[in-house]
Amino acid sequence: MVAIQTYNLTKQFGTLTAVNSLNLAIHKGTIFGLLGPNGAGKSTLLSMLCTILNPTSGTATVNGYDILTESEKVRQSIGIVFQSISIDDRLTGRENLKFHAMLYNVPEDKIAGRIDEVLALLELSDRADDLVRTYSGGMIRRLEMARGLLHHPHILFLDEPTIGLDPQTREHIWSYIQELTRKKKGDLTVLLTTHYMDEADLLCDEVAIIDKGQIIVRDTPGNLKQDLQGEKISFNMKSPEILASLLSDNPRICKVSTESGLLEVQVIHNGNIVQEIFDIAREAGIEIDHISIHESSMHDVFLHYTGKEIRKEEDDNFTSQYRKSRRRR
Ligand SMILES: Nc1ncnc2c1ncn2[C@@H]1O[C@H](COP(=O)(O)OP(=O)(O)OP(=O)(O)O)[C@@H](O)[C@H]1O
Repeated sequence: MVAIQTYNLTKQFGTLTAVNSLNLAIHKGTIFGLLGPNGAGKSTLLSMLCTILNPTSGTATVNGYDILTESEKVRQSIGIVFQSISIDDRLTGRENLKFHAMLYNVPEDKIAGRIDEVLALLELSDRADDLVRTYSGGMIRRLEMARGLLHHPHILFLDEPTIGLDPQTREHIWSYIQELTRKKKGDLTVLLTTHYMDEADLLCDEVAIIDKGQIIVRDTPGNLKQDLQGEKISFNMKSPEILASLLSDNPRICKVSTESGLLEVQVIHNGNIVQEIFDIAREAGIEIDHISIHESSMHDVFLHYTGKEIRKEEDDNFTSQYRKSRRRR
């Protein structure tokens, strides 16, 4: 069953195409991650799916409702937690939730029960009646998630759910998200954007790497890493330059580099290239002392498909944006 389906979904801002004729199906009950560099089009895609932004062309269905013709039904069936903090810190956690429940027309007689339910789910019950300004960043994020779940949505949209949070809090939030989808037994789909490779790797069932408004690749983190497995191989030997020159024209090798006592090759398809290199070395009378096959990470996957590193400055930039948005309130 499909929770979200896009049909040539496109968004242009003037001459800039932020989302480019995108076709994507997201299965029900999964945690799906959109990964991409700054400006890739992730937030624009999310905003269109949440009916905050109209597409220039194409359309999508969310929970079976068309974003253009059934936007009200889409909104009632989704929960949204976006980057900018929209919780009022002059109110308590419970008051914020009550306000949201009224906005979303949760029936009066159900409001108190629903609030208790989501507070318990995100382990905020004991701080529910404290002012939000006394909460930590992680607690505010959890309260926002609780708010997003209050009206029992079938899809939760999370834009950078753990941005600017410390590693321990981020791991807690991941556990909450995983626990939520498990408890809802297939009735909750989570679509999130992230810059964090570990978040994509450890939290998401599936990941799509998006760049320049298009999906470059989509698979489970495990498969994405597996496909690159053995892409980089290091050989220790006495004079690596000789073997490097013998391999330089090999069509299965895209890059050869040497350092003292070390030869590194980047291969296009691993196959039996290791054996081939051993054979070439033996014929040339070169002895290989040690070989190590580099284990792929999501960083390698990202670099492979986008040609870009997620730079530390980008992470820092996001962290400072988050802090600024907290200070502004
Ligand atoms: N309202 C807007 N007006 C003009 N251009 C916009 C607008 N919103 C987004 N863009 C542009 O569209 C492109 C995609 O932006 P978007 O925010 O969707 O990217 P993103 O992948 O979410 O980036 P980030 O990771 O930095 O949040 C960018 O070039 C951005 O500058």
